[in-house]
Amino acid sequence: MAKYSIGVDYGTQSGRAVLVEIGTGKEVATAVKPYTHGVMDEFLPNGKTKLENDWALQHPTDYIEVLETTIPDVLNQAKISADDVIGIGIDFTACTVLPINTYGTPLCLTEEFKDHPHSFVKLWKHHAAQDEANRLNEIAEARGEKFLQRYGGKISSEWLVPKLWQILNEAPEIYAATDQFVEATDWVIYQLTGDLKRNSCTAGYKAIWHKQDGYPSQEFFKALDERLENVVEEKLASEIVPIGSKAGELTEQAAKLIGLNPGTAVAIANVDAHVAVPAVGITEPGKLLMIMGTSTCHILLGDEEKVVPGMCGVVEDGVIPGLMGYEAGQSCVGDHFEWFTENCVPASYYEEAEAKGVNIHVLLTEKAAQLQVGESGLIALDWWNGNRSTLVDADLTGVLLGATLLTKPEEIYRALIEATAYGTRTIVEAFRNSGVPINEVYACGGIAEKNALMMQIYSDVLKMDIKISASSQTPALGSAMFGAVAAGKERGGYDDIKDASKEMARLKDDIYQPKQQNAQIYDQLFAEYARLYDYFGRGENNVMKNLKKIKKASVSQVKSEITQ
Ligand SMILES: Nc1ncnc2c1ncn2[C@@H]1O[C@H](COP(=O)(O)OP(=O)(O)O)[C@@H](O)[C@H]1O
Ligand SMILES: O=C(CO)[C@@H](O)[C@@H](O)COP(=O)(O)O
Repeated sequence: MAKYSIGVDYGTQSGRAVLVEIGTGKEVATAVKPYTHGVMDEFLPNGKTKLENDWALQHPTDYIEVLETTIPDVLNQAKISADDVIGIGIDFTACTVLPINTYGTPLCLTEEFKDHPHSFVKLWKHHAAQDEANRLNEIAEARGEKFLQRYGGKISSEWLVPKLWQILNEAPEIYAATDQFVEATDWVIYQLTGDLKRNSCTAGYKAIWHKQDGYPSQEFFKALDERLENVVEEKLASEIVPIGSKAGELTEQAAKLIGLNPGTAVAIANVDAHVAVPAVGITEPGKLLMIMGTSTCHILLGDEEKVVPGMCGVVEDGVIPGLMGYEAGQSCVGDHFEWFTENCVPASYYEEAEAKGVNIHVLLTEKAAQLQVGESGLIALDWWNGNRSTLVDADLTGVLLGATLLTKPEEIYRALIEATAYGTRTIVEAFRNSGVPINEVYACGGIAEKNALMMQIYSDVLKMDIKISASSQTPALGSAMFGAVAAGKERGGYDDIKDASKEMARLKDDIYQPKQQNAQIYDQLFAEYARLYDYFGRGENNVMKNLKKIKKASVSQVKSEITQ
């Protein structure tokens, strides 16, 4: 009798559950639930409280709704009894964090703080803690803190400590009312098992925790801000558990809510990018996985802990137990194209897409595919949402160079695709130059699945073959695999994630291979990209920072005029 595991993947816009057959990795049923509140970047749900620039919030009840709706849905679709589901695992965007009280209740769900922006979930792409991140980096560097090297030299404003410090600075009352500041992924597992445990992946990559050294010292936190001296004991105290472990079992209450049996094994929480690695069959060093969607994460395994300038981090057991897991990323990839289609594409293109029965991305991609490499004369810097790797600076902004009166939307669309490919090549070169080998490239995620031109361009720019995941829900498949590991071999699952990966991971047969002629022209274009990258990104000038300062000053002037 076949046994099943459920993986739930919490993305930026929606959550999805996949019911997977253990032993084959066959995805039997999938259900998606867009978040009721979406990404809140302008107003709170009350419709009145306006959010400042660079904010991005989510609502925690949306996460529970995903479980309540998608799990009964997949069981129904597949006509499978809850008795045959032996495990569940989840993965999340990260660092996506929220303040909770002693009862585990998110502060945004309390009467007292329901209209306070700082009480909500801060989504990974909430970039408003850049000032705190800058200050943290200056102080850590001045003190010679050795943890900085493990994070490529900089802590990102997307991560936990800058976000928590921003709360302390702007809303000390919320900080005081916070019993624990937790990753959303850990909070959801807490709702399922009744126990709050932190996973080693987000603790390591996002909260400056190290397997041997623990969190940074009290002295360091005190040097940041006297009030942070005891932040670890006061706000981050819960146990840290390695990924690949069992978090616990479904409580009666949670089981009833989501339609599974009480006692079903629950895996320790995980992150969307990292969990995808075993789902494409990667369990050894040298193979880079690009998880390509709203943003792109690059995950790579290694034998040793090496320092790579500008990477997001290296964490022991962060991806596969027993190995070093390296992470780098680009904070805007799909988002970049979405911005373009929503703001810059003329109505005639939408009419043409409608007449052809395709969406606007498909139309623009078809037109862009007709162009020769270099034909448009355009080049772009892919920093529409800052630069995550290798510059680690959310204040950097986008550039499009070479536009003329003849420039067409598809040319810009292609230049934006190419810019993201050059950004990935910059990351690949940073790893290689630091002695971390990359011999193979794999891709998964919405874009790897939907955009063949883009994958061909990446192959040409990287001059490497690219293998594609056979799953359209790779992170969810990875989570289901971890769910099967949590259940254990005795209950029909697996002893460890490597065994699960051997049986359940799948790749497509077709591989993207570089076209030599294109690759040669891309070498020239990449050289120009690299010059622009250094010019705007490495302090040769401050034009982007200056523009940001002028913008901030002008926004606060408008605000004070309104309040006067
Ligand atoms: N054909 C396409 N080509 C390129 N980008 C696309 C295409 N279709 C959608 N996108 C972009 O991909 C992103 C969604 O990626 P997806 O992997 O589905 O979601 P998520 O990152 O939330 O998991 C959106 O930002 C959207 O603009
Ligand atoms: O940063 C990470 C993981 O470390 C991602 O969760 C974040 O980029 C969001 O990913 P998506 O683009 O929503 O797939």
